[in-house]
Amino acid sequence: MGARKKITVLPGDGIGPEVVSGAIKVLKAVAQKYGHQFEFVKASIGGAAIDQYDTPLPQKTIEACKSSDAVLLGAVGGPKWDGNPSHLRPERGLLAIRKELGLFANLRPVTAFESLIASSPLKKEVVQNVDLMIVRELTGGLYFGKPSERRGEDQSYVVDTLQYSRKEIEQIVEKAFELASVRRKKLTSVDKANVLESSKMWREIVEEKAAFYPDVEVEHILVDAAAMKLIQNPKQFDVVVTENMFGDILSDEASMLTGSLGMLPSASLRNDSFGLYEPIHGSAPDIAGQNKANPLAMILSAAMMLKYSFSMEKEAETIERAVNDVLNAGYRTGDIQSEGSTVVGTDKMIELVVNQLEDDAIVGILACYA
Ligand SMILES: NC(=O)c1ccc[n+]([C@@H]2O[C@H](COP(=O)([O-])OP(=O)(O)OC[C@H]3O[C@@H](n4cnc5c(N)ncnc54)[C@H](O)[C@@H]3O)[C@@H](O)[C@H]2O)c1
Ligand SMILES: CC(C)[C@H](C(=O)O)[C@@H](O)C(=O)O
Ligand SMILES: [Mg+2]
Repeated sequence: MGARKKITVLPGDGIGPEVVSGAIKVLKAVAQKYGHQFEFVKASIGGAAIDQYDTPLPQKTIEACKSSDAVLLGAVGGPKWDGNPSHLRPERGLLAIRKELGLFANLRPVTAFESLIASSPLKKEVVQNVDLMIVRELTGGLYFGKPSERRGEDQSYVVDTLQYSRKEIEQIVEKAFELASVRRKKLTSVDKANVLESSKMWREIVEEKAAFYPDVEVEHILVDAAAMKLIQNPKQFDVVVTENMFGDILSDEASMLTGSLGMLPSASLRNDSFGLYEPIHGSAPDIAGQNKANPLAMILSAAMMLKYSFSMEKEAETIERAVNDVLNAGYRTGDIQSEGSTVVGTDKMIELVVNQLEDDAIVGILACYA
C-alpha cells in the first residue's frame, strides 16, 4: 500500500514558482506510479509574503511547515525588495524558517551527469565522475551571530559575529561523519583555523569525533585552499563539512563542476525524518518569468525529499533516472546548453522529465509481465 504524505510548498519569488511547479508535477507522477498520496499545501515566504502580509515569514507559514512531513522551497529575493530594511528582506524569511524548524544540516550533493560534462567550463578529466557532498552548517555561524548591526552616531561602524556553541558544531560534525561512513569514508573539514577562534574549536571537535569513526579518513583544509582544490581536483573529496557561510560560497563554486547552478539540489535536515528541500540557486531575477530557468535542481531536490524524509529510495531513483535520460537524449535549458544539444524552456524540460517518468512506468509494467 502506498504512503500518505503532506508536503508544504513555498514557491517564493522570481523563478521559484516556475521551478516549484515542476517539482509538484514530477511528484504527482511519482505518486501515480507508486500508489502514494501526496497532499500539497502552498504557503507564502520571502518577497511574496512581504507584499501580502508585510513579513517575509508569516506565522501561518511556520505552522503549515510544522504540520507537514516535508517542505519544498523554490527561492526568495529580488531587486524589488533589495532596498528594504533588513527585517523586511525576503532572505530573512528563509533564514528564519531554517532556524525555526531546527534544520542545522544542509546537504548539497555535487554529482556530475556524464552527458553534461561538455557544459562545465572545466576539463573533462577534472569533472568526469565527480561525486561529493558538501555538508553546510545551516543555523549558526556568521549568519546568526549577534551582534549584527550598524553602530555609532553616523552609523559608520558595522559588526557581524561568527558564533558557535560546542553543541552546534558537534551535531553538524556528527552528521557529516555519519554520511561519510556510508559513502567513500573520507571527511574533509574546511575551516579557517589559522585565523578564526571558531575554526580552532571546530577542528578540535572534528578530531574528537574522529575517534568514534575509525573507518573514516579525516583531513582538515583551510577554506581558501579548499576553494582552489575544488576546481583543481574535485575527485579528492567525498564529504566536505563546513561553517554556514563557507558552505554557501563553496557550493555555488562547486555547482560549476556539474555545468550550472541550476543543477544543484539540497536537503536541509535535523535528526529526524523532517526536512526542507530547495535548489541551491536563488530567484534568478535576470531570467524570471521568461521560461528559461533550469528546473532540474528543484526536481532533484524533490528526489532528495523522497529519499531522506520518506525513505522512498526507488521512487527517488526513478526521478534521477528520468532526469539522466532526458539529458542523455540531448535536451538542455539555456544554462547547460552545449554544441548539438536541443535547447528547451522550463515548461518543456518539466514535461520531458514527467513523460520520461511515465515511460519508465510503462517499462516497469511490461517488466512485470515479461
Ligand atoms: N535559496 C534562496 O532562496 C536563494 C539562494 C541564492 C540567492 N537568493 C536570492 O536570489 C536573488 C538573486 O541572487 P543572485 O543573482 O546572486 O543568485 P541566483 O542564484 O539567483 O542567480 C545567479 C545566476 O545564476 C543563474 N541561475 C540561477 N538559477 C538558475 C536556474 N535554475 N536556471 C538557470 N540559471 C540560473 C541566474 O540567472 C544568474 O545569472 C537575491 O535576492 C538573493 O538573495 C536566494
Ligand atoms: C539567500 C541566502 C540567504 C541563502 C544563503 O546564503 O543561505 C542562499 O544563498 C542559499 O545558498 O541558500
Ligand atoms: Mg547560496
